[in-house]
Amino acid sequence: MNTHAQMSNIGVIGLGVMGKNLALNIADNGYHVAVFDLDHQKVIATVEQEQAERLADKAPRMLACNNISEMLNNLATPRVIVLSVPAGAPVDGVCQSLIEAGIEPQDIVVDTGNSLWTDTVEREKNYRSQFKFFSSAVSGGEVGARFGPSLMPSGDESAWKYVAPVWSAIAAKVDAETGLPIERFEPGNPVTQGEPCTAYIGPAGSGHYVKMVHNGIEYADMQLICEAYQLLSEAIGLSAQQVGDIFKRWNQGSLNSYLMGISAEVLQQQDPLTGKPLVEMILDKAGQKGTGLWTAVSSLQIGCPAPTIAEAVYARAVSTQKDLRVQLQHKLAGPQELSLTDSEKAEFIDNLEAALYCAKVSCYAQGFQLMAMNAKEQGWTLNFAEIAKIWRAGCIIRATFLQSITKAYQQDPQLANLLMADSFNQTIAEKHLGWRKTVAQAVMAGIPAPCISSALAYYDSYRCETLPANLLQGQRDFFGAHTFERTDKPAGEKYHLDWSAPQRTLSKL
Ligand SMILES: NC(=O)C1=CN([C@@H]2O[C@H](COP(=O)(O)OP(=O)(O)OC[C@H]3O[C@@H](n4cnc5c(N)ncnc54)[C@H](OP(=O)(O)O)[C@@H]3O)[C@@H](O)[C@H]2O)C=CC1
Ligand SMILES: O=C(CO)[C@H](O)[C@H](O)COP(=O)(O)O
Repeated sequence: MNTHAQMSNIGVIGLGVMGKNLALNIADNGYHVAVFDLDHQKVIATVEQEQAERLADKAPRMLACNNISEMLNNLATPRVIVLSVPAGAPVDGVCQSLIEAGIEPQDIVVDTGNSLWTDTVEREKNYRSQFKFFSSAVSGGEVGARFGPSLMPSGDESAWKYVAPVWSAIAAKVDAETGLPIERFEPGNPVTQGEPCTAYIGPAGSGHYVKMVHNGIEYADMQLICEAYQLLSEAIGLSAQQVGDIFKRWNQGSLNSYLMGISAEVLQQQDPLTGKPLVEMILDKAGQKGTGLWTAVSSLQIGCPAPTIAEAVYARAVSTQKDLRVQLQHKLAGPQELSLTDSEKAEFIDNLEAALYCAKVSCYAQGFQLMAMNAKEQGWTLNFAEIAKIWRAGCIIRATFLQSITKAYQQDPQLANLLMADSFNQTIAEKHLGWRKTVAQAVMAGIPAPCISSALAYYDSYRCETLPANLLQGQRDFFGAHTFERTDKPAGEKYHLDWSAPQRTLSKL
C-alpha cells in the first residue's frame, strides 16, 4: 500500500459507534486515516480522541475531512474507503456522493455495515464500472471495532489482496494452538501476535451472508441465555445476583462465551437510580435491526430448518407485545408453580447447564447447515473451518466452543451437519437427558423456553428415520391431488389415489 507521507492510506465514512472505533483501530496499527461523517462534531471527536490517545512521540494519523471530495483528494491511490453507515439507502447515498466527487474505477469501497447480502451482490454489479465495491462484514460491537473485531470480507479478489494487510492488522487475534483470544484493550498498543480473525469468505455477498447467519446464531444464543435466566428466576426463585453467579460458574466450563460473561455482568449490575438489580428496571421489550429476521427468512426460502433462530426472532416479537401480555396474564390458565427440594433445585441447575450446551450445538448446527445450503445455491465454496476460526475472537458469539467446531470441520470439511460430528453427538449423548428434563419442567411450570425446546425438536427430528410427513403427503393428495412418492418405488415416481371415487384406485403419473 502507498504510504506517501502527506496522503492518508484509508478513508472512513460514518463515525458512529463502529466507524469511529474502526478508524482509531486502523490508526493504532500505523495507518493514516482520513475521516468524514455528515455530523462534523463526530469528525472532530474522532480526531480529538486519536490525539488524546496517541503516544507523545508519534505523528498525527487522523485527518478530519469536511466533505467527501476533500477525503478523495487526501487519499493515496488506489483509494480505499471504508463505509460504516446504517445498512440500506445510506450505503447507496454515500456511493453516489463518491461518484459525484470523482472516485475512480481502481478505487475500493468497503461496506462494513450489516447490509442485506443480496443488496451487496447488486451493488457489486451496479458500481463495477465506477469503483470496486467490496464488502467486509464486522462483528464485535464498540470494543471489538476499537481493539480487534472479527471481519468477514468478500467480493473482488484483487481488492481483498490490497486491503488484506490492514484487515489482518486490525482484526482480533487468537492463539493458534489453543484457539483462545489474545486480548489487550490498550490504545496505541494493538495485539500483533496470533492468528487474525479474518479470512476471505468468497464472492460478493457471501461475507454478508455469513455475518447475517452469525447474527441469527447471536439472536438464538442470547435468547437461550435469557430463557435460562427466566427458568432460574421463576422455576426455582433465584435472584438476579444468584443467576449471575451461576452464569459466572458456567462461563468457566463448556458454556464459556462472551455472551455468557456479559449476561452475568448485566444481571449483577445495580441500578444507580433505585439500588435494585438494573435488569429488573429494564423494560422487557427487545429491539432488533433485522439481521436475525433475514436469517430466518432465508432459512424458510431455502427450506433449511433453523427453528431455534426463528424462535429467537419470534421471542423478540412477543416481547414487544407487552400490552397484550399484561391483558392475558390473568386470563390464560397455567400450571401450579414447581415445588422443588434443595437437591431437586441443584439437579434442575445441572440439567439446565446440559440443556444450554445441547441447544447451543443444535443452534450452531442450524446456522452452519443454512450457510452450506445457501452456498450450494449460490455456487460459493465456503470454508467452514475458517468461518468457525474467525468467530473464535472479536465477534459477539465468540466462545471456547468454536474451537471444537473448527476441529470438526477441519476433520471433515464436507460435514453435512454439525450433529454428524462425533465430538458433538457423543457429548450430547451424555447430556440429552438433562436437556429433556429441562424442557419437560419448563412445560410443567408454564415457563416459555421456545429456543431450548425448539432446539430439542430439531435434534429429535434428525433422529427420526421416519417422520409423519407420510400422513401429510396423504392429506395433500386427498384434498389437492398433489401426489406422493412410495417407499417401495423409485424416487421421483409420482402416485395419486382417487380419494373421491368409491374404488379409490391408485394411479402412477
Ligand atoms: N453497533 C454495533 O454493534 C454494530 C453495528 N454494525 C453495523 O455497522 C453499521 C454502522 O453501525 P453503527 O456504528 O452502530 O451506527 P451509528 O448509527 O452509530 O453510526 C452511523 C454513522 O453514519 C453516519 N452517516 C449516515 N449516513 C451518512 C452519510 N451519507 N455520510 C456520512 N455519514 C453518514 C451517521 O451520522 P448521523 O448519526 O448524523 O446520521 C452516524 O454517525 C451499521 O450497518 C450496523 O448495522 C455491525 C456490527 C456491530
Ligand atoms: O451485528 C451486530 C453484532 O454482531 C450488532 O450488534 C447487531 O446490530 C445487533 O443486532 P440487533 O440490533 O438486531 O440486536
